[in-house]
Amino acid sequence: MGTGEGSSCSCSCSEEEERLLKLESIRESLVRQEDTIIFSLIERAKYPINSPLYDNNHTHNLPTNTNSLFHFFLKQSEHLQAKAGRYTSPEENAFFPDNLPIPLLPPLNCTPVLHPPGDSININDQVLNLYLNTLLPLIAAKGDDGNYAVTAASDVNCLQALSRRIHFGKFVAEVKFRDAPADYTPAICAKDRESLMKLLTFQSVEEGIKKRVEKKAMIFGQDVDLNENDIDGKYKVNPSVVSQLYGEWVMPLTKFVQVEYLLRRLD
Ligand SMILES: O=C(O)C(=O)C[C@]1(C(=O)O)C=C[C@@H](O)C=C1
Repeated sequence: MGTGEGSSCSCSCSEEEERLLKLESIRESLVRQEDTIIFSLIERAKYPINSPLYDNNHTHNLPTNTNSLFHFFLKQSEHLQAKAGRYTSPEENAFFPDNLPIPLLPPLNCTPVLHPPGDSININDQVLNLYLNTLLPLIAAKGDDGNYAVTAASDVNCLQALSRRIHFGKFVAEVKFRDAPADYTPAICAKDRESLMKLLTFQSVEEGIKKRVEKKAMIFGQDVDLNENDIDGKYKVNPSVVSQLYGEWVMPLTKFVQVEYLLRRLD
């Protein structure tokens, strides 16, 4: 399992395993993923909403059974990335997991870290719905500049970064379970979601994350002017929206994934 963002969490190759199956390492990866999420939101905010891209009653010349140009773009992107092996990693969850092509490359020969019944959890329907209907109107200005391809490409980056982060809950849950199986087992056996949620929640960690992502959004999203010492207080993405994103959606969904994973942990 990897701690850095570029490294694969799909498997832990030999002696790395012990070190990497640590809550601290997982949290470091979550911190690094904040950068990717915030930069991807900043990129998306360059374009207006461009609502025809998401219009299911489009007039675009799309294949039949395709909802919107964005739907088509995302599905085709996943198709291509599946061929390059993206979804062989349990860190990656497709938005359209059915009928993906088989990878062109052979799989890596590593020991899987996740417990198989939990590995298949996929809540990307919720992630997509949240992104399109709630987050996008908060980060993109109203309007239509016709730049649908670049807009869709930056949407895909945002969605993949958010999906990866939220589904990382599987790894967090696995590590927490391995660290304290006796704490989690009774609640798992009783299918007691509320107790599991209490066990895995660290309120002070969550408060720190909300503050940090807000600060990162301020630092990453300001204009850098060589002649000015003061920043003008304008940010490319509203820092409080980023904090809200984490507090209301990213962390709750990550915890939802953790609970779902733990409920399958003894299957
Ligand atoms: O760091 C943890 O312990 C996690 O479970 C991750 C996470 C998060 O999503 O960032 C979720 C729940 C905790 O309350 C704190 C943080």
